[in-house]
Amino acid sequence: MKIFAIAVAAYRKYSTKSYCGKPPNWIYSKLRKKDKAKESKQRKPRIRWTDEQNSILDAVSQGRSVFITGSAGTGKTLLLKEVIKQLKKLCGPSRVSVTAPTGVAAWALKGQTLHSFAGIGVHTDDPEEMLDRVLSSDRACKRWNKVRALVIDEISMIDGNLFDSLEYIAREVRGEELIWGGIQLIVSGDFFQLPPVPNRNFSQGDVKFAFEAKCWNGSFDVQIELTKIFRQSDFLLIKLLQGIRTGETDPQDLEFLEKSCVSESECDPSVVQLFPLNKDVEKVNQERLRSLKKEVVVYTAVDGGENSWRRQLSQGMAPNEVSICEGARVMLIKNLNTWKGLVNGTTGEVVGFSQAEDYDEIFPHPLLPIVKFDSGVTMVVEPELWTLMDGDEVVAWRKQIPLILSWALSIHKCQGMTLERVHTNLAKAFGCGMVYVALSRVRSLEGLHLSGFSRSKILADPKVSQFYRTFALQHNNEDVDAS
Ligand SMILES: Nc1ncnc2c1ncn2[C@@H]1O[C@H](COP(=O)(O)OP(=O)(O)OP(=O)(O)O)[C@@H](O)[C@H]1O
Repeated sequence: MKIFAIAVAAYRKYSTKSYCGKPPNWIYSKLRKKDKAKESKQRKPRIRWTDEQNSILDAVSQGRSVFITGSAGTGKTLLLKEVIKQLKKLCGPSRVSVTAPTGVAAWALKGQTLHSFAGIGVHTDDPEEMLDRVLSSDRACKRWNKVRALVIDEISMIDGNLFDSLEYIAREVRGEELIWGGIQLIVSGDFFQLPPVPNRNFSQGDVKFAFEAKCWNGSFDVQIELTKIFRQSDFLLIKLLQGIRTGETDPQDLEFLEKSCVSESECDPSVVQLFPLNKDVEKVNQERLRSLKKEVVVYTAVDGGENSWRRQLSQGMAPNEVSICEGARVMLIKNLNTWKGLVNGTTGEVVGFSQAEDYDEIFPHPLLPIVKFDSGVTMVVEPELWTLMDGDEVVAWRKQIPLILSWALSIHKCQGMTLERVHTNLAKAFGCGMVYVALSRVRSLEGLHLSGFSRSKILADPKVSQFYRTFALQHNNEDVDAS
């Protein structure tokens, strides 16, 4: 009887879907041990950095502020991961803050959104108002005062006025006149990709890019463009994508691209479909799920940590709910085993469910999905942990099955991903950079299927084109050591 009572109490304690406040330390140590054990089983392939990539690593290790740019697939994100490792060794993990404008991009680097780091609340056009909000939060002030190196990825999506305001806030909070209050700044992104989302509260007309900020040039000691493209190796595809990136396409290349267009009915159902709008993504995924007419298993995320941070968890890669059934097309949203190619973006099909062998105290779901990945590997997918860090402190976490339905994805969500095969429907593409982001995900033309494409959808912002023309004159071939 006593054993039964203990079992019921344990079930009640651990079957809750949410943990308020700071979770007890044993949860973290247990989760970390599990994750470490998993990581140590994986052998990571060695990366040979190019001279350009090495020059960035050198500049960072010398304490310089660096802007890293380059076309899609030049290794900006991979390099940033190494930069972050290096910075954490140099400055100490708690003094390095890793940020990005969206939850998805931030999760990719195990960072946080720029807004949550900055503690500015709702973005307004008044830097004083945002400064007041920061000054009224002890925690935000502590973050600004503690940080020695600030990493910002996907800079193309950050508004120029916000960039200036943050620089001002950094100086004011730190009481330091040096630009950015003396913080080492590492910024990365490609301005030809997705632009800032206009803020309906105050944006009128044109978006303002970060490179238009008053403090932009003074913010960096070194600005480098990576030129070697790794994602694609086919010369024709690289040439085509470069043309689309800058809006200066060769008509012959476009004819070739148009030949890749397929009608909706010809589309291979196993290929990931990319759409400009979320509602189309949702519609396709739900329709396909229903059409399988199988019993749907629902996984609800288990969250923990401080309330003020938990809101951000749902902006990340792991959804609140994952609904799947046998036959569902799914995509991994976390690296499980780099060596076996089971990385973020890998697709496959749910072939069944197995009884969970070990009782998971935090995620007590009895069934785990069995996925056959397109590479041929079949495995039982276990729940994974995502943590939200403030410096080196875990402030919130989410446990969830690392899968999403992948018959369809949004183009915004896939910025940064490498996908083997894609069918992109560009009929509703809008704004600059969208066609480029969608098409540059694939490694080869064989992996690309296109519908709803028209040449008028290829748009590059003239301000961005001008920025890169000037950039090439000022910074390319710049001697990093001389700056
Ligand atoms: N030095 C390198 N050696 C081998 N592969 C590399 C190297 N650098 C990057 N890559 C590979 O190139 C691919 C693209 O890298 P990554 O996603 O970092 O590019 P990116 O510039 O961030 O692209 P995007 O702008 O689309 O987000 C990845 O598969 C990555 O592993």
